[in-house]
Amino acid sequence: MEPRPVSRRAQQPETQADIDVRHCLEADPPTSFNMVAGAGSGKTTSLIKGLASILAIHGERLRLQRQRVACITYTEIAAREIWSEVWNSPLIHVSTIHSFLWSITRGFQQDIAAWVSRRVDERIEELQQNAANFGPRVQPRTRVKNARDILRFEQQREAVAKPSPFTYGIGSDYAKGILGHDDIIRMASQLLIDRRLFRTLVAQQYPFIFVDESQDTFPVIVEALIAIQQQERNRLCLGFFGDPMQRIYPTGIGTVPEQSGWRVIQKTENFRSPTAVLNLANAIRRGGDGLVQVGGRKRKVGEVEVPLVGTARLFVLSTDSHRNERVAQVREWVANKNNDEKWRPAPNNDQIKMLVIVHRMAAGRLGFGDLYAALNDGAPDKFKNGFLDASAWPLQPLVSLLLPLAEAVRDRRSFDTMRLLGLHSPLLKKANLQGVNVAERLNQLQSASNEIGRAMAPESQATIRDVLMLAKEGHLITLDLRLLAYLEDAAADEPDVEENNDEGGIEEEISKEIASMAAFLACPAAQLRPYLAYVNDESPFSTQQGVKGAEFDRVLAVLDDDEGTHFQFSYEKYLGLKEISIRDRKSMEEGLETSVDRTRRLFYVCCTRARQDLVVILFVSDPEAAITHVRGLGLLPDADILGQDALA
Ligand SMILES: Nc1ncnc2c1ncn2[C@@H]1O[C@H](COP(=O)(O)OP(=O)(O)OP(=O)(O)O)[C@@H](O)[C@H]1O
Repeated sequence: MEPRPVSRRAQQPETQADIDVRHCLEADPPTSFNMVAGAGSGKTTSLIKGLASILAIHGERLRLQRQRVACITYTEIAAREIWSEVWNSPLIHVSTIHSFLWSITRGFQQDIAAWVSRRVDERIEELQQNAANFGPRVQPRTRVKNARDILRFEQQREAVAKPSPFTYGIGSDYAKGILGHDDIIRMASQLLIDRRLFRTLVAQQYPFIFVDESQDTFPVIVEALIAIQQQERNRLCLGFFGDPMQRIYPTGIGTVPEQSGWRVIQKTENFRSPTAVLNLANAIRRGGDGLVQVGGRKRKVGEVEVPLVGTARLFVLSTDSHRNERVAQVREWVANKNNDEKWRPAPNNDQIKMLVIVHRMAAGRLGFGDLYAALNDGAPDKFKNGFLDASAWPLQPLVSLLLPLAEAVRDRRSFDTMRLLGLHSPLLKKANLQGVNVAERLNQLQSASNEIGRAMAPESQATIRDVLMLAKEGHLITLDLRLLAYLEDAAADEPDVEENNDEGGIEEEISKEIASMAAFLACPAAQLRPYLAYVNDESPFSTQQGVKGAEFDRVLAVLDDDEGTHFQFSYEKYLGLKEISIRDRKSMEEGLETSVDRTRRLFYVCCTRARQDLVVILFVSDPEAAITHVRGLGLLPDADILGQDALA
């Protein structure tokens, strides 16, 4: 018998959508569905209730047939949270998409080896194609890098011919039998789309698959899951939960395409937002998909539930060197106006969640200015995007292993040190331990780890290159081939012969990557800690991208395009205060999304985090004109759009 649920979410009152999900799950065969609903509508709550329903309806059968329910989340943190809310049931496998895909493919080593060998050929072909297409203005270093990459992959080709068990690691090095994050997505989706038997096996193992935050799921993964369901209609029930308006990452699908025989489940309620914020959220969506939510957060007066009104205000202030003082003035103003002490700064216990867009000012203030510049200024889009959530491949070994290892060593947490080494060091892999004096090996790794601890200490002068070289020489981790290429090829670090070249096309992409990597490897390693604290929401600021799924009583969102070099988002363009770019105009003509669409979604996610009070501060060069213009947009009542004069 399953223990009784103690989940907070599972105990929320049932909504019509929860009943609809249950009907889907009770049907014979169960009906696949797509739940689409706005922020704070309780999608995650419905997902948890859905999992509980599966256990109640099908638990016994699943146990007898040794089957499980798969629930795919966007982050590890979300996975842990959801699993704890379904009382850690062994029948439910909650994991990120990468872990899920690896769990279903890892047993198929021959297929993996065949895929890897095809992939190596594909990469060589791509690189050769690039070389053939290089124009006359290509930089010598771009050519050199390309030639060396071809050589490297040719060496890989020879090595992968020898069969070895493949594992899944941070970076990819096929010759050492390691696949990286990108490989898992490509390989698993291909196996699922191409191989009938593979689809059958997945459906047999997991007759129910739920996907949370479906809007940010890779399109190939959605396609692969749909392919399983179409083939195994009687055996697999798929459930997507998402909100296209909350898509943050450019790699997400947004809207899951409608399928015949599936049920679309909508939830019009909102349980999180006070009335003032709900009105703003609906107004933001008017410019997008027009979805309207009703209800809002309630509070109890005696036995009666009444709407919580809350506050939502926009301050439009001048972009100058006094921004910090202005933010402080706004907080003081709100503290007085709302008669709420919590709006006043409290250094160690700040009750305000401050949301900022990743930008140079925050980076400078928090001490990772060089790292920001390296992966943003003139960097390839993939680095700029991957900087937002630390997923860019150059950052991966540092944030996943080396920084946590350095901290564990410095804090003398030997259990954590050993756990991290056990997970990542090739020297501790079973195959490499035969006939070895284990105590000596552990000593060797401990001293290499100590060096990392020193090199990454806050006062250290070591660069990221120094740290990665130490990790490589100490065999602490198998580094991704792309990273190895930059560590080994000093030539690629040399500056361009002429700056501001306009090579165009693929040459330009490679050239950008080379320049960006040179700057990245030269960054002080000590900047990684404050950067990670920022991305992980440990600093007083949170990124507007990183707060998806979370909620806070008091939210202060700072909209500040000045110095923001991220082409993806522009509040001034979104609010119509600035002309859209040629790039955006072209996207519009081609029916593609623009920075206006992306910023609208980011703004929506930000504002809808507030459970009680929301303050938005918009910094612009001409606040007076901006106030007049923004009042015309109907996002907020005029009286709640304020300028500097209100603060006087
Ligand atoms: N049926 C319900 N009755 C009362 N409160 C609810 C109900 N469902 C959810 N809530 C509350 O509403 C808030 C939002 O719920 P949840 O996080 O599940 O929403 P969501 O749709 O996943 O949000 P988002 O899309 O913004 O991440 C939570 O505080 C949750 O406890």
